[in-house]
Amino acid sequence: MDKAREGDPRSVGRLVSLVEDESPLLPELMRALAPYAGHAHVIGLTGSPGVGKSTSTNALIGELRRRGRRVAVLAVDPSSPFSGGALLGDRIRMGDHVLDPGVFIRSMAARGHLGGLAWTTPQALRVLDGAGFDVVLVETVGVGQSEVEVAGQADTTIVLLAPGMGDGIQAAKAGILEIGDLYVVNKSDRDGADKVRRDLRSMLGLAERRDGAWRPPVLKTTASTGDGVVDVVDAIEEHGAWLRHSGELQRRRVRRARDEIETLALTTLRRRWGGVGEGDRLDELAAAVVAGEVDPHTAAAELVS
Ligand SMILES: Nc1nc2c(ncn2[C@@H]2O[C@H](COP(=O)(O)OP(=O)(O)OP(=O)(O)O)[C@@H](O)[C@H]2O)c(=O)[nH]1
Repeated sequence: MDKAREGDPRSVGRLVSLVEDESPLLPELMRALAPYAGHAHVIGLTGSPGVGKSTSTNALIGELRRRGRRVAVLAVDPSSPFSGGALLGDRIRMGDHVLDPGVFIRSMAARGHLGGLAWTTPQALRVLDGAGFDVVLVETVGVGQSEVEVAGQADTTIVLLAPGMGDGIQAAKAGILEIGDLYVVNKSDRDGADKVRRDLRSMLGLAERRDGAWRPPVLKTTASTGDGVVDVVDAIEEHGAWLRHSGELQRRRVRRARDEIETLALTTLRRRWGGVGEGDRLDELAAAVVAGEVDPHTAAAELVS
């Protein structure tokens, strides 16, 4: 724990494993970490496969390190039952930052039975925050709901797009226009980047925004050369400052803590009624409701009593 606080990668890694394995030691660990909460700027990075998430992460780490920040990357794979294969984190690890003690990179599978992503990600973020990282980048492998979910766990959400992927339509479909604090059109060395940027700007322009609200910038990068990455990190820092002085940081974090407590409370309840899934008390009550022996209100009251 002390070594993890100093950022020792092996110690931090072991603590993340406790989360991943749903260890019974977790409540104790979380108690020990509680006083250190709230330091890290949590950045969610999301985008369709192939837009350049790992390349961008690599470039972002580089720029953040130049600014003296300690950086952790948590690559969450909600689709895979176990970590392995060429997960995002592994690919980044193969990059430029392997030997840098100011960088910690970890892939995490949401393999547990307790509720996957919603259960594990916030606690892994607490570990990395408690370990004193200045910036924690969270990314998902996979698309759709999980991306929106991860965005909900971040202070700042970056949506990555690229030309030639029908991104305008994709963006609208995936509800991505609501979740981004920053939009980055990567692969701007390719044809069509300016069009993606224009389309996105006009779609975002249609959204109503209150006075003093954050207006998400739409930036351009070529992650493979590092072009534009300085502007992205500038925008991240501007958004961080806006979050703090607008009070939105507090609102977002309270909302997250609420979700976290609720998830843990539900887990506790589920454990109490005898586990999750077939043959538990819930199953028995459900059968009784179907048979007309009891009504659902009474069954629910019995379950939580
Ligand atoms: N031309 C060009 N290619 C890029 C750029 N950024 C990334 N690429 C390439 O795009 C491909 C995909 O990049 P990755 O970083 O692996 O993409 P990813 O989004 O992490 O991929 P998934 O994990 O599958 O979602 C790789 O071949 C990169 O070299 C860029 O700015 N310009």
